[in-house]
Amino acid sequence: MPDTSLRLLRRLETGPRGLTDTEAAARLAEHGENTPAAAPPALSWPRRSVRALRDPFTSVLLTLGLVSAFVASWGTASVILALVAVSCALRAAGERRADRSLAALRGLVTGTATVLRRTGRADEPRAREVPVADLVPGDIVRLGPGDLVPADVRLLRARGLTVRQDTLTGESAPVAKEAAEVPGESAESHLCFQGSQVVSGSAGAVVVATGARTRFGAAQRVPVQRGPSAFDRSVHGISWVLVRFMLLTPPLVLMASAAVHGRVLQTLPFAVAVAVGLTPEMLPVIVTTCLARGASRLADAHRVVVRRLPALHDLGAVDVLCLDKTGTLTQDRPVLAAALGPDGRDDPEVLRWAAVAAWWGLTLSELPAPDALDEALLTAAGPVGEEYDGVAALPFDPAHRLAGAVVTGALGRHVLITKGAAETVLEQCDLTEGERERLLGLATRHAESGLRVLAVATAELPARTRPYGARDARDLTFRGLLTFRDDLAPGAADALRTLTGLGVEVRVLTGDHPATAVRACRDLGLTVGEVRTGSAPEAAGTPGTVTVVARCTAEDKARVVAGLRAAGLTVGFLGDGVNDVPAMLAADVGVAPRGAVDVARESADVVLGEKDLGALGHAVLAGRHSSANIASYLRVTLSSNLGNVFAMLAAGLLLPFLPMLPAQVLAQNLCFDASQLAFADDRPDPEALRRPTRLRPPAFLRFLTGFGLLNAVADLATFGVLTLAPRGGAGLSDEALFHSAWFTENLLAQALAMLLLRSGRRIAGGRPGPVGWASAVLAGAGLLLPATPLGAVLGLTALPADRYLLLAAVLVPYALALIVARVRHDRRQP
Ligand SMILES: Nc1ncnc2c1ncn2[C@@H]1O[C@H](COP(=O)(O)OP(=O)(O)OP(=O)(O)O)[C@@H](O)[C@H]1O
Ligand SMILES: [Mg+2]
Repeated sequence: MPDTSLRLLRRLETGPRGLTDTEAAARLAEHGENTPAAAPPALSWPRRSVRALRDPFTSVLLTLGLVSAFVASWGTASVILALVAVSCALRAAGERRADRSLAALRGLVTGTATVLRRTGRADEPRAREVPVADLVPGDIVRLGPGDLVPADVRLLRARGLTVRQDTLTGESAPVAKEAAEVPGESAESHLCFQGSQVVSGSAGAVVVATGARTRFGAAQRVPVQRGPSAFDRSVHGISWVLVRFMLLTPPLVLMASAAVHGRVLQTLPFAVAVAVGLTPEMLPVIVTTCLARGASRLADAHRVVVRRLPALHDLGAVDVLCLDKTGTLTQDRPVLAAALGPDGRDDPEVLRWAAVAAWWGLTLSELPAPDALDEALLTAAGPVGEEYDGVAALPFDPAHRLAGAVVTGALGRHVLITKGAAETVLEQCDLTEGERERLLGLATRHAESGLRVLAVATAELPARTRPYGARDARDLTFRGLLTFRDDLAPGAADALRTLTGLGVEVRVLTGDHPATAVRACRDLGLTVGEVRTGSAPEAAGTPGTVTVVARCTAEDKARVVAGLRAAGLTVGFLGDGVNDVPAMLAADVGVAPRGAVDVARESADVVLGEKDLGALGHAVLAGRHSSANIASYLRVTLSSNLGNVFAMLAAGLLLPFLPMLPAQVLAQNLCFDASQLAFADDRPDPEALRRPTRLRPPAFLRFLTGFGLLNAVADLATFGVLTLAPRGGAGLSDEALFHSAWFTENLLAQALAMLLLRSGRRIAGGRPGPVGWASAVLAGAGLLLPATPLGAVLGLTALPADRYLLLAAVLVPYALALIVARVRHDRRQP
């Protein structure tokens, strides 16, 4: 039988007045910090490296290593192992670096809790904000919309409380919770678990477990179910194409060799080496490094926290950015502008009624803090409410957009007050149709001047003890309208102009009145296109204009976002409130501004650290910068890899000996890999950053076939000239000469590809930059390595001068062909 709440409080040695500071400190020492399980401690080096082993390329490499060890090809096996080790270490280092520059901003994404504490035993309890880590069992906390439940708690009082617990159960619909004196045997509706998100209502609760002892603290959390984002679809798509491609190669090489020469076992190490050469094992490393560089630059220069690295790519790929109005485009610090009676003239009574409702709503539901509109009402009205007794609070109902309270009136009477969106309140009033139309028109006129509008209505009812609900709000007497001014967020106009300039379409999805939203957009200098409401949101959108969808509920916002994604667009969502969370999760990338509520920051992939929205443009550019570098790497690697497959297959068929020794293939691969790291530091052509950069697999595959074939032609031409060339000098075997010449040609061709296939239209010129230097080093290695002792170990030999001329005869036309193909390819791009 579960405890009654009184027994529970006694067992936890606490009471409704909360703990004293001394008690809390002692318990903190005893129970330890309440660090949520969602933020695991920084991974140690070995753990990170083991984690890095889990990507498909590394597993493929390891498998190939095992195959080589199995056929006792120890050299190949050890080079492969070295490759795996190097790529894991590089990757772990990249992630660690990004983590470190984010650690300083960690405070931006961790929240506080409202807790009742007393200075000493005799003092009055006061509600305070404390860091979530400082909570202890026995603490009395208050919960309101937008809060994350900070620990496992038992509800003592709750009003209209609904929480979303999808991080725990995967179930995303909000569930109702209530305080029960004697809860049922198995019921859990009186408990809230750490990590749940308060969607509506309010509660007072006692903390029963903290830290690792919370229900889900010890267990692995179910990650929030989100569909694959743009990044997942593109990079994973490309990776898997490659893995398949590469698994196919060794059997093909083997079969070709067996068919023509009848050697299978001798060819196996070579086939394995070719497969290794084809594995873009640096792909995960380069992707992570590019993203991590971008993220740490953003954190340092613009105080933007990227909580999920791939989100940076998605931000750069965003075609449509949806944002809410209140709290994002505006400051959400409304100030009362006017209180108007039904005749449209000033009437202070309206303000008094609304403030009474706000005061009792706040007091009876023990909200941690009033919402912005209630705060503005209470500030404008001064001390009110005490002249009545509060009977009931009607918590804010997000679906109908109203809130209210019931207070005692004349003897034996209760007064029910509601305030909320004009449409809904007028719907509940006892009015003629014509009168309703007139009042709606009045509300719209004020909204058109950019003001936020609330309608107020009351009803006198016979006193009763039965609880009040939404159904009691009908046949009300209309009292009037309240209008509020809400200043625009600093920098919002510039930020939006920048985004539009970057080719991002902007849409505003708001819970507010359409006219208020349209006016705010105009004041921000945006051209408003279509205006819709949440119940009929379909709109194609016109580039260059802002589409406004007003009167959206949280679900409407999510639906609009999902619709845009279904149409093939990459969608970002920027929002600050509880009503933005479902849309953030539905989007490819969710962004929260600085003042966002806890749950919004917790659900966002990217959190802005400054009030100014200007960082948004920088974040989008940083995303494009990283993506453009990843794209450069992919273009170069994929096309030269494809070229190599063709060449190796052809050589396997045509030559009486192996075209390259396994060790040589691997050494060449190591040189490629090392040089590709330079892409992480490349500065792409500004031209490439002007449009959303999404890595689209089909576009890559097209690029790859064209340029891969060109590369294969160059390789085949090399074979041609080498076979036709006069015999080498005394003591040089044909095989070693061939191997060395092809080795040099491959590295030089790769260096050319690095220079000429980068993202952006600039083909060369300017300062060399990291990629320029890396390709110079790569070319140098290709020219010099065969003549060194290391080259001799690999079975390479110095080339006679005429071979260089032959290689030049192949490579110069190859470079020219690359340039021509590149220019033509770019011209075909939109
Ligand atoms: N404290 C309140 N009391 C009564 N009505 C309210 C209160 N807060 C909001 N409303 C009404 O509910 C409407 C919708 O509020 P909601 O929080 O969904 O969106 P919003 O804050 O107006 O806009 P956005 O979605 O852009 O942040 C408001 O426009 C207002 O009419
Ligand atoms: Mg908002």
